[in-house]
Amino acid sequence: MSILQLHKISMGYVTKKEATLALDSISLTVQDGEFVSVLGPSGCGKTTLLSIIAGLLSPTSGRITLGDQELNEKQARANIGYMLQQDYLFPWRTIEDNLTLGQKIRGHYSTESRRMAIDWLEKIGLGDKKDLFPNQLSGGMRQRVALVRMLATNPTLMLLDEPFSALDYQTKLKLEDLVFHTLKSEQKTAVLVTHDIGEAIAMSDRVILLSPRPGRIHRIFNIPSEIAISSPFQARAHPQFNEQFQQIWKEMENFEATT
Ligand SMILES: Nc1ncnc2c1ncn2[C@@H]1O[C@H](COP(=O)(O)OP(=O)(O)OP(=O)(O)O)[C@@H](O)[C@H]1O
Repeated sequence: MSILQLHKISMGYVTKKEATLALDSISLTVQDGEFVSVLGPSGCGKTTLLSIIAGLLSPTSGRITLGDQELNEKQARANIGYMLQQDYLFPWRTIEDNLTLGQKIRGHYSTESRRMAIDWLEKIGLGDKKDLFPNQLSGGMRQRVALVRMLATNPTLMLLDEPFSALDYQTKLKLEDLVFHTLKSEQKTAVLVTHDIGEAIAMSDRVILLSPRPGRIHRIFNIPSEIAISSPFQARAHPQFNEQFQQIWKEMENFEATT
């Protein structure tokens, strides 16, 4: 069953100085429970695409459906969760208050949803941190809280915009595993934007490669399910991982040669 459908999404930005076509006619269907990554050269429109799916930006043309409904701002707020490079936790609120605030903003707050947020904190090993403030946690812990904040609103679709890129390498690999296992066990649907080819292969069912700006779908790679069967960390040791990596790398090198 499809969860998200993009129909010919184009996006142009107009400033006083210039007009920029960021995305050109992107059509894509994401299935329920699928993990899709979007890769592409810098400036090809990856974040623009995610912001459009999130309902934060209106495309210049094209349509988006979430489930069987046309996407609008209200529906996006209620059904779509985010995890970004920065955690945007409020420094003056405790971890628990940050989590319940996320639920309140999305209209999901109840005693039961609060319990669910605390349960999630416990599951990811931060149950004893709920009364602390964000500056008392490490960067990796804060991103784990951001993961819980996203899960605690029980969204239909999760959007991940480079959520691991500000972390040190070891923390990044551990967090990739945690996010992967959590989303798989909950059968969540996710779209990840990343610059990291390895991360995209290790975590995804499909990798969407965008062309240099204006971003168009250049190629879609179906990642063999056996690569990431155990964990993104283990996936990197799989012989087919390297094959996929080389293929995507070559395509991206060709972009550089033609721009
Ligand atoms: N608000 C804006 N106004 C004008 N141009 C914009 C705006 N936001 C993005 N752009 C332009 O649109 C293009 C796509 O930007 P976007 O940030 O979506 O790309 P990206 O692929 O996410 O880039 P990166 O990989 O470097 O993060 C770029 O040329 C960028 O300069």
